[in-house]
Amino acid sequence: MAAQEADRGVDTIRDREIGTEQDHLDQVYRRLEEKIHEAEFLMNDAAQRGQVGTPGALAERDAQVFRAGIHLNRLNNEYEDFLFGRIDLLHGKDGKKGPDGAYTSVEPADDAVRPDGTADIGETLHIGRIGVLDSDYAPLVIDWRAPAAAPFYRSTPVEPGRVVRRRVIRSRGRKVLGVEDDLMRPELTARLGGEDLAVIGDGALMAALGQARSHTMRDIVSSIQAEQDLVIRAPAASVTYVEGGPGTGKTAVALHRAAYLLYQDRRRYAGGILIVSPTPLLVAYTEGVLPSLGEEGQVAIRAVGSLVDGAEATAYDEPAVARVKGSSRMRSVLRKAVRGALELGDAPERLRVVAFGRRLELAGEELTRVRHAVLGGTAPVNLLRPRARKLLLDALYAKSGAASRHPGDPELAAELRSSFDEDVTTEDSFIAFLDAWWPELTPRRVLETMADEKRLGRWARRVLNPGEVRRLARSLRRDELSVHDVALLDELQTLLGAPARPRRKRELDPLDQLTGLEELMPVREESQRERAERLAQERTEYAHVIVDEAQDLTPMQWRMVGRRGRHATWTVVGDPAQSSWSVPEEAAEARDEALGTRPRRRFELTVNYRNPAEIAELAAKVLALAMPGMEAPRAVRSTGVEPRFVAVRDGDLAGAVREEARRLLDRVDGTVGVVVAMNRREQAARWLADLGDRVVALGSLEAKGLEYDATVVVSPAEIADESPAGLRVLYVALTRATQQLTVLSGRRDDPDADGVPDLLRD
Ligand SMILES: Nc1ncnc2c1ncn2[C@@H]1O[C@H](COP(=O)(O)OP(=O)(O)OP(=O)(O)O)[C@@H](O)[C@H]1O
Repeated sequence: MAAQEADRGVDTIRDREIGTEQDHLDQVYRRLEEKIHEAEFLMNDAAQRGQVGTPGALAERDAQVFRAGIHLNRLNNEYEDFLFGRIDLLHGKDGKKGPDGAYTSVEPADDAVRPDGTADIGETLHIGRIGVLDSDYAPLVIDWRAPAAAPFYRSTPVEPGRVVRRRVIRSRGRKVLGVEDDLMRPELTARLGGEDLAVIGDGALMAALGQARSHTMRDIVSSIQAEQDLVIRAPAASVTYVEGGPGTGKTAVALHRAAYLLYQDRRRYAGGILIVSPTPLLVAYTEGVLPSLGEEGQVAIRAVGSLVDGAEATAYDEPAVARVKGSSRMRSVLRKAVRGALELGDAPERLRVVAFGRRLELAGEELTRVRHAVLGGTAPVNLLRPRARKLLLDALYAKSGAASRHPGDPELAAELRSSFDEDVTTEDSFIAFLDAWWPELTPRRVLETMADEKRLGRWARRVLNPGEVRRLARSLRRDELSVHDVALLDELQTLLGAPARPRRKRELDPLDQLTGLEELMPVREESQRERAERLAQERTEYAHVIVDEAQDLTPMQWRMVGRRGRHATWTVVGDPAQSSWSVPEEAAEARDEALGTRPRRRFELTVNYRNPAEIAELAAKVLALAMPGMEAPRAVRSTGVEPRFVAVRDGDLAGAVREEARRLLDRVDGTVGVVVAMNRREQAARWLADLGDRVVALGSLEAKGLEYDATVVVSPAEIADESPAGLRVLYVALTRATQQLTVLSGRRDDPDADGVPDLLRD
């Protein structure tokens, strides 16, 4: 009875607090509506002025329409659920206010807390996805990336600063649904407007972590933790280098950092931010997060197999082939291949021209000598063509005997030579010869020529062993490009130089495209993805490069990514324990080359927000085998549900997988991932085809970075044996679930009586 009354008491306080936040939200919406009216007025006004047809008026109109459109677009996008936080702060040390209208002091004033432990709240700030000022320029909402919002994320009970209470507000549309509070200074009796500060709920983090997962990632703006916030707001001048185990929020932090950097220095990052992600699946999972953070498309999220325009590779090579293609040994093979490819095909054996009335011919040895002299230059091969042309002319001229005709008169000699050159170079036979003898090579063409084993063997002599040559040539005979081929194409592009194509049209200035109000629509409706893709096509280098799952990049991939950030600042996030690349030292060298000499700031993330303790504990057994001595991150919650083990003894693996997937679909609200060894992924997709779209089959390498409410890991031994880095790949597979995990074992796993496979026993 007493407990019920107490509950009711809490409910009334909760209702009152929700009411307070509702009042604030109402006020914010009124202000937003005013601003939308202002924007609409601007647009109408601009459109009317457009009827005056002078060039000056036109330009002015376009600029106004454009800005008003962006403004309106932004407000509409952010209309949903954009106010999410509040902090109540003590009076600050000085009375200075920043540009956002909030007091800037981080530390409380000396007399903020009275000797009897009471204190008054000196400032209350609401935090949201964009900043909103009221008509007197007082902050109604502070943008989450503004300096004044930092204490919302940074404050902890150990280092509270001025924050007394941090509140996360949940709202949908215009309605406040709930509040969750954390007290940062529980020892204080703080008063606000003459009343004690109320505390509701047990924190927003736990509420967020317990939610069901969907196929796209959510933003974490309302519950970023202090150690994560340090990374998100780290200064960009140096390389921000972040390591942390599975589920510590590396991907989430990387994405929020992109949004923060854009907010903080929009002009600088107009040059674009590139986020390199390991798989298209992870791109699809994460790319929805950024627009919800309020960005406008300066960010391109690309899978490592899609970094080269025109190539969209998703196929994986078998580990032994991947290992060759990823190795920096490929550099010298490709260098030889580029030169070798010039001599293939139907290169003519002789050059015949008529000049000064004489027949001239170059053939055999003579041509070989010219070719070697040209290749003595250091420029990319396609750019050596003018040099080839020049040296051919030299050789022909020498043959013509004309060189010795005017020994004493250099001017006349030069004239003679120039008319000789003109004679020869306008001849069709010369042009045709040059085209065939020094063809313009494309990266794809060179890669194709490497598919011939004999030829490749020549180019790879003393670099690759015969087994490697055979496997590499065989893999290149397939039509489909693999993820690792893309880095080779990029390297080849550099060795070849850009072919002399007509220059691309400059990107149209959005202002140029606008001619009236109606035409604002296409600009407004261009999605983040389309815009990012359009900009990315124009762009070869970026202002900031973020590498997710950096432990997986091969040396050749580091070179490819490095080329896109030669003048960039960097954020690199990864976990060595999850690396599927088997020669980490070689990759580290290539990485260091890509990152250059900029100073590095290292950060570590230590808390696992994804896996419940029961699953984290099981995964730690594999970590101990894969990376002895490496510490697993600490799990923050526990579900009481232990991982389940099922041994498939009758050989019906398909049946067992289906049954387990069905069972888990019944037990969780969100998604179920079934992780199998790479060579089973198509088979597994067929097994699960009719179970609906909440369940997905994944090859072990595709599971990188993703998460599901529940997972089925099929045959740990198969996954571990598939590659030299197999145990680390298994560690990835075992750390994907937010709630439940089933491990299915076959005979190869040697399960014990309880179905626990050999690899996961104590
Ligand atoms: N501060 C936070 N508040 C709420 N959820 C969080 C927070 N930090 C991380 N998460 C959640 O934890 C999960 C794991 O985050 P994320 O995928 O970024 O981890 P990761 O370190 O990249 O993991 P992995 O190395 O396994 O790919 C995500 O669902 C993410 O939304």
